[in-house]
Amino acid sequence: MQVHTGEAQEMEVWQQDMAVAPSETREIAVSLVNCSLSFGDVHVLKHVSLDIYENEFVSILGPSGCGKSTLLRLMLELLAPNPGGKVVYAAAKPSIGIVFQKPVLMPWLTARQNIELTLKMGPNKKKLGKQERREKAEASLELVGLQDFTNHYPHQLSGGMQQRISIARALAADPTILLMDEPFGALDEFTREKLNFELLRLWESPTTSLSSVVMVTHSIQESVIMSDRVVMMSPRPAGVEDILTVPLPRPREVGMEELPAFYQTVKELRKRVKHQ
Ligand SMILES: Nc1ncnc2c1ncn2[C@@H]1O[C@H](COP(=O)(O)OP(=O)(O)OP(=O)(O)O)[C@@H](O)[C@H]1O
Repeated sequence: MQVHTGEAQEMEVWQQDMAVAPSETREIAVSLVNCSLSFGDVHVLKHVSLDIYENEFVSILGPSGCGKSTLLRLMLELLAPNPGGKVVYAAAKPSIGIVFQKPVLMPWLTARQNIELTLKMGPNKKKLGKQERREKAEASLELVGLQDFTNHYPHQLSGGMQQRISIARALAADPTILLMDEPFGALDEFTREKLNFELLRLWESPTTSLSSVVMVTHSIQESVIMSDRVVMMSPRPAGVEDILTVPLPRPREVGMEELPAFYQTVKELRKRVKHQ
């Protein structure tokens, strides 16, 4: 175990992955094993190994351009690692949802139709009839509190509401794994905090099938308040520099930012960022 201690009263929060989540107590949902990746001469990822467990929320932090989005694209199997690396899902057919920084909604479709379109084009297209797609779209809009806006077009909705639609769209296909690439980065601070807690409630709720969430973020505070573990990437070519376990209880609540455990963890992360 690698432990970085700070001032006397600070908690020992830096630990190696295996020490944090022993395999006998938690099931792995997906493993990245020795993943390296280059775009031509640009070496982006170098020997990345990382286990994501079931029922955990993991944030990825790292310098701009180090390869965080590339890591998510590897997990989505949109990119393949260099020979010698692999991405292994525990499930034979993993159900994965994705949320990007920008909602990417079709402007000529209503909120409901945007979700129906994804269900029509996605892996469920053969399974769901028109009525089922409609019901699923409406149910997922209700999950994110937009049941009164099903027939609104994107331009009639605020940025936060549009991002809620993209979360609803990801949830409509009942994913067990949710990958998020700076999902709240384009929102104002107030909306961002609101959506942080809304997302946590959805993740914890038995009404969704969500188990593991991996979120790329630039916000240290956001990573701490939301996550069980924070993965710190090194500069490019990026590897996993450190993994931090967040010593805050669940469920996370508004106001936990006032706890010593919160600001000590933020402080420790800031220190690590400065050293990069
Ligand atoms: N399709 C591509 N072709 C060539 N280079 C790429 C491609 N996609 C990403 N890159 C390069 O890979 C590196 C990592 O990009 P990536 O978007 O993964 O970084 P990031 O950590 O998510 O960045 P940011 O924090 O700024 O969003 C960058 O140098 C980028 O220019």
